[in-house]
Amino acid sequence: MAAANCSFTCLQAQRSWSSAPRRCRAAVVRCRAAADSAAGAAVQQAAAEASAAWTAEPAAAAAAAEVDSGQQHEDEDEYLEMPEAQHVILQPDFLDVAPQLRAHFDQRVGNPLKTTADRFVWDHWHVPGQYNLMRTPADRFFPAQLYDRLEDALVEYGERQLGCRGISPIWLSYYVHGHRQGWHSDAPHGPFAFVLSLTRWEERRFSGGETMLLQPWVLDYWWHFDPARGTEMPQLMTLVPPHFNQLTVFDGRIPHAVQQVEGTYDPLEARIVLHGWFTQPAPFFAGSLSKEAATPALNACLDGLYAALGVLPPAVGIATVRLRIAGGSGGVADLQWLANTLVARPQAGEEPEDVCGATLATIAEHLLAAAFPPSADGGDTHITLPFIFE
Ligand SMILES: O=C(O)CCC(=O)C(=O)O
Ligand SMILES: [Fe+2]
Repeated sequence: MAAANCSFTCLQAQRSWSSAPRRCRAAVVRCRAAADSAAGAAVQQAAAEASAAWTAEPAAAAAAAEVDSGQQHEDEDEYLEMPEAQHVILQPDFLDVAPQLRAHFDQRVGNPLKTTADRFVWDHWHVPGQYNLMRTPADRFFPAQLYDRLEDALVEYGERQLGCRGISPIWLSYYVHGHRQGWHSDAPHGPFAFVLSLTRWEERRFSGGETMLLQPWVLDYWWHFDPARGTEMPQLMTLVPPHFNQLTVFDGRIPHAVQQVEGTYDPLEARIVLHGWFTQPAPFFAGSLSKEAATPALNACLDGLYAALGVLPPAVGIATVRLRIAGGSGGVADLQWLANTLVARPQAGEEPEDVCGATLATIAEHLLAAAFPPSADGGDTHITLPFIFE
């Protein structure tokens, strides 16, 4: 299921944090809200309204940078605007065969009086105080053709939108009365977790079943502590309802849980989800330049970039950008942020937004200056590039 490894030197920035932080001025790149699409305007407005961008439709996870038209900005106050971290991305109507997957579940689980072998595939996963649900490997539950459609769609999404070349084995789980996942985080599994829902959410007869994530400010609780303010569930956590065929992609480092389901014992009425992790962050190439043709120019650019990142204060997370390389000139015609979960480490001692902004700006600045060879057929190339900070 996982794609082959890429021959890149390294996309893991090697960093030493001894030097003073560097601030990035807007002399080279300027940022605008997501490119030319109708969604772009909505994104821009949403970005202006949201003080902390926490959940996002896929388009809202993107912002694009363009090469400054030569005008030099001497004003010291003019710094780059970079996209805020997005720890949850929602992708509605993800998979065309979701209804068939659900129909297969219904057919296989539906008749409780049937005793054929295909019914006996479920593990009651019970870790006291932590997990309580029914699960089975999806590749053994669904017919191969249907399963392949699911896996292909997830792998393609990971490659193009997140810069992840692989996925973990996919679980199929259902939750009836009393089932839940307690609070946990999944940092080692991969940079992003996913949940694709087969739940008939609008028609449900149970309560609970939402994915719950701690709000970012809770993770920095004492920095924001206000003795005059009380907090309750809505301030402490984000609830993501698993609408049918919605792909929820989230930063698995964030403590999260599944709200206990109450009100049905019937698997056909259950919360039903396919879930796993996007893995193996690595560059992905599409278009006229082959990976081999583009790699030397990219590596040359990355050498300078890593040196520049090495003197910035520390951040952790992943930032994924997509470059459009103009076929004729080999120049970078467009840079689009696809995903960004960067968080400043507290020991950075700087304003968190400044730390993450400087990191993103440095990436953009170097990538926009990269010089690729022109393509043989004159066509453009798209490169999806994940940067991991640990
Ligand atoms: O089902 C969900 O909403 C979350 C699943 C999850 O967190 C996990 O499987 O680790
Ligand atoms: Fe999880």
